[in-house]
Amino acid sequence: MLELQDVYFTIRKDGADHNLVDQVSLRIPAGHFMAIVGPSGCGKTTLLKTIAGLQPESAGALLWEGRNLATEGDFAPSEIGYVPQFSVAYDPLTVDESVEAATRLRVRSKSTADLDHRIDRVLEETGLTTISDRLVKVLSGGQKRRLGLAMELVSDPKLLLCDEVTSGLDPRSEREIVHLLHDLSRKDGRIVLSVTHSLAHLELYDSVLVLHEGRVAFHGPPDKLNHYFSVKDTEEIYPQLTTRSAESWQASWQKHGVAYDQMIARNREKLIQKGALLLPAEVAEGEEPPAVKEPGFFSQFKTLLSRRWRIFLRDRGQVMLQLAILLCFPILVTIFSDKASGNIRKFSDTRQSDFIAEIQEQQNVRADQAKVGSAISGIIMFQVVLLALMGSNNSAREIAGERPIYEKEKFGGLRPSAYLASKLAFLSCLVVAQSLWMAFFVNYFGEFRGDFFQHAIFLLLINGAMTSICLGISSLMRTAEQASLLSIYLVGFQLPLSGAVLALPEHIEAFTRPFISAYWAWSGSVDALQTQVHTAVKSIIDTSLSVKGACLYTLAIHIGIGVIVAWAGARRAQWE
Ligand SMILES: Nc1ncnc2c1ncn2[C@@H]1O[C@H](COP(=O)(O)OP(=O)(O)OP(=O)(O)O)[C@@H](O)[C@H]1O
Repeated sequence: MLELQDVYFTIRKDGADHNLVDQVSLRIPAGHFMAIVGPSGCGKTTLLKTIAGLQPESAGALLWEGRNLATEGDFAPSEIGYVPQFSVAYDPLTVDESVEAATRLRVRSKSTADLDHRIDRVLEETGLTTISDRLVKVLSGGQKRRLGLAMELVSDPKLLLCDEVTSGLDPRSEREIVHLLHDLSRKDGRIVLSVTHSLAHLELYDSVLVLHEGRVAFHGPPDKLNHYFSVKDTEEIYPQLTTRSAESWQASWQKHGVAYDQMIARNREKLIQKGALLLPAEVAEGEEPPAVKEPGFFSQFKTLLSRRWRIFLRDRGQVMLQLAILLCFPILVTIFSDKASGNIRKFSDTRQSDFIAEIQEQQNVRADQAKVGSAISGIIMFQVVLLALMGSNNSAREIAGERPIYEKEKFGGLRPSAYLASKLAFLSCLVVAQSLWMAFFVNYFGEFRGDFFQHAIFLLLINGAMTSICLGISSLMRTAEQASLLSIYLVGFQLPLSGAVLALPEHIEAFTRPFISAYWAWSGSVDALQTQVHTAVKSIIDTSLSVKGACLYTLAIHIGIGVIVAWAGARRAQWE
């Protein structure tokens, strides 16, 4: 039994309180199928989200099986299913893979056979068995809705909330989906609440709730709707609603509500007697079905990581882009490697015989230092900036691009820690491949004149730092576009603020330096150069260099900050 007792959801707007859900009271027994209808903007979705706990009630109480959800424990993720308006499946996966991932993320299966059995049962129940190997991206609207339902049914929820699952469908698909929802409510005592715009097929529901400006205007059997609203056709109900104020409709329903509740109860008794409505006691012969256990951290991590790789490898455009970047960026750098391999003449140990020869020698040495030093510094900075760009490309869209699906999965019991760990594991592979390939490729065509290992570590760190920071940005932004834009700006500022090209004014440098990852990676790599080359680089820059240890620690801190921000962003609820 789901019970709503004078539930309100209030927002503050222009200094005043607005009730989007206004004193809604309902008692919905097990196995009930209810439609929530009303004109656009009347608060249907808000009510559904309030029941789901996504927008907790401002006043009143919600009780589930007699338990107050606010004070005695919220729904367990497996108890409730929420099918939102948007698609919750990834386009490159098949129907079967999507349902399998949903099952692995929500349910701890005893064995592979148990898992397969659950997946097959859900596919069968939603009529998806024959198209189980089809890719999500080629499914029709109706099939996508079925898939959304299937992915919720994997945990056998006792309460299924559906938000506009029939909108935009052709009449036949709409009828099929309403029939499916109806059938889902007939077994196991599952309550199905369906928000819908459509007033078609209302006869399939046990009751219809009509909302008007957040208030209940009617809740009763569907065949009493026209009589209650004094209309001949159901289509006339919405225009009829506008003839009176929401307060007046609410007052009217409060007067007649008890009689309509009794009608609903009588209809229910008849259904039970006919055997058309099976309740859990009859299904399980008085025994409680075993509770669905949630999978552990590692199980969710493994599922997410393998799904991420599968999605990546199936997205040919993404793979080609990554390969193009991986191959072309180092080639760009090697174009300049000739200039960096030039000889730097040394000052001779003995004094020159004449003053002019000594000046000439000094000029030669300085010319060599300028030529080779600027080429080497430039090549290092070029590598650093390209890897920073790769880092931002790796992660800027990683969370923001799939936020609605992630929020939905979090609602279904996905641990943010498992999600973030899977992202870090996936991105680490890209970072290692990109950075080491860049380091070795460039080194092959123009050997690094110093400690190559140290240089490679700094290339890894700059890519890691930028990937991590952009992942943090991705977890905070509302859209992938916002996250990409901000990440690109962040990379764009790295070169001018690093001081590698032009020294910054001291007062600006002191403020910006700690934040510019490119500076620390460049400085750490320059520190790895042989003494003579190091001197040559120092001779052409005005910016002070930092020691290896400071560079290492600062970049490690940047990576850490990115991960912490990503963690905070991933934990934060961000429903539309
Ligand atoms: N968190 C919120 N803050 C401010 N306004 C909100 C919030 N949530 C919903 N609203 C507003 O409350 C009203 C009801 O929104 P809701 O989405 O519940 O309506 P609906 O009946 O589902 O509409 P539709 O049928 O068009 O989907 C709308 O005007 C919406 O803009």
